[in-house]
Amino acid sequence: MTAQEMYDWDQTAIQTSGLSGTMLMENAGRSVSREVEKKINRQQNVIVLIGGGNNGGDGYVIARTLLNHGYRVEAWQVVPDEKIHGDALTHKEIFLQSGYVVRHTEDVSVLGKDMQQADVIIDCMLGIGIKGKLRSPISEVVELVNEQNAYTISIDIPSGVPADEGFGEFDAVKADETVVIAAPKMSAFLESTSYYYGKWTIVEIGLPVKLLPNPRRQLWTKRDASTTVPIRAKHSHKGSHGKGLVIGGSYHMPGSIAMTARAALRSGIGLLSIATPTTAIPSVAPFLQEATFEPLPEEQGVMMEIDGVDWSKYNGTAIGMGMGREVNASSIFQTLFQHAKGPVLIDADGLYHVKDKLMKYADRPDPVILTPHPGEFAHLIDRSIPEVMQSPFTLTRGFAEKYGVYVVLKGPATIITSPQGDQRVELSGNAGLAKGGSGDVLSGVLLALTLQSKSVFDALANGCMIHGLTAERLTENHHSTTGLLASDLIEGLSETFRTFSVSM
Ligand SMILES: NC(=O)C1=CN([C@@H]2O[C@H](COP(=O)(O)OP(=O)(O)OC[C@H]3O[C@@H](n4cnc5c(N)ncnc54)[C@H](OP(=O)(O)O)[C@@H]3O)[C@@H](O)[C@H]2O)[C@@H](O)CC1
Ligand SMILES: [K+]
Repeated sequence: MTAQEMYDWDQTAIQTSGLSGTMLMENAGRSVSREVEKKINRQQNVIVLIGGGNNGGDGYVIARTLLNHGYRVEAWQVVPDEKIHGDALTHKEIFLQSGYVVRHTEDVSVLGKDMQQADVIIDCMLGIGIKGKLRSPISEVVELVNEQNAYTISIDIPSGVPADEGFGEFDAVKADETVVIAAPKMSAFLESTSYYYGKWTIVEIGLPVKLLPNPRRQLWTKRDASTTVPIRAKHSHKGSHGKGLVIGGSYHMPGSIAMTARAALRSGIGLLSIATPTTAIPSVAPFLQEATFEPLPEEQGVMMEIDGVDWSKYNGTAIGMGMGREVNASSIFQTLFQHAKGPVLIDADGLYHVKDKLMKYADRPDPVILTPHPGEFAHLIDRSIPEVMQSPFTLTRGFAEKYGVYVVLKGPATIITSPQGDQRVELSGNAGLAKGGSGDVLSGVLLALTLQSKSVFDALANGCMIHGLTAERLTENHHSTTGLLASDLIEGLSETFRTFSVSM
């Protein structure tokens, strides 16, 4: 969610349901404390850092709850008294009237000495209300926190990190972990900001779910996948699981299309054919006993046209992997969009070629799916990679709606956007995937699932999850993130599908 969506939810809840701001703050502080207590013990010195807004208000509830439960806690208010008002002031008063002491000083070095004795720092200085660059004294305190060895737990957001996307430079607490209130904010998913969160968990604070504003953004979970990953019916035949065509490859680059094709087969596609230059077939075929071929005319090992393909045989196509940049792209994509039936997935070199051509195909009745990494997406929209990384939600939504396509923006947090602008975030995977070939594997998984699922949107989210979970499982067992190869991933898919009880 964005900060504004959080405020709207909060306000609607207060105006409609009878819940008050102080009740929600009490709930937030107590839910957070329950989570924090799993990580700390009563011998440790805990410091709670309290700022001037409602994030600080949460801090007063957390400090009181932990003290009531017998923990060793010091509550440090890091802003002057006149900054504390509203619900936060109410909870400060409850804290004081419970017999507890608030510490504050104008001199940050006094706090610094105290912090050196701390085993745990709980950061409640700034939440979603942060604006602009950090101001003194919080800027100094943030610096101090980052110098300590103490285990740092931030509440809602690491203080200093903006809640939303679109921000450039900032200073912030580098948390070991973050306990997020009610719903994750956009910055938990961006590469430049997610690092500050450490590991994060979400706590529920009693906001009425029925009053939730619809942000049209959703975190895709295993529970979502378990009800939507296609189950193979007992009496199905190969035709019921899709007849896919993969177009790509060249004499010099036969590997990527072989990986896409093999991943599609390992993901349950019924039949698969490969359209590739004739001279590439001998290199591709040994990996794919189950596939058939559409040999393409070529020049110097690169495909020239795809006119000879028998389109009636296929109900879904993936194009781009290893096809090269020197092909006659206008003619190839013209033919493709004129004749291909069912979903068309475009990846790798295909994305390079399709730039500026998409408007022409915007009214295609069947789905078009683009699967760029940030560099490819930046090229598609004529922006820089940092710009894409800073505002991936807005930029992919705008693009998907404009061209009527699905976009799968790949990364540690993969963002999947539908042509209507609905978005899903998928977080599985690890650094083992940051290698050549893993994108080719993903394309194969996505093509196969798209042809077996009722919903393209579900298929894309599930495909990303299965791809990522496979990397996680393989690196837990035999492999390392260093040594994991894209081809290992393909062979690992089968076992991941088992965990979704797909009766293949
Ligand atoms: N339903 C919910 O969502 C619920 C949300 N809850 C909690 O409320 C939090 C949001 O609270 P919020 O709106 O009061 O904002 P918050 O993050 O405390 O920041 C405001 C303070 O920061 C200061 N400040 C700003 N910029 C600054 C800067 N650059 N450098 C230095 N200071 C700066 C600003 O100072 P001022 O500008 O006023 O001088 C003001 O004092 C949310 O994250 C969650 O924890 C729960 O309690 C319950 C339900
Ligand atoms: K915080």
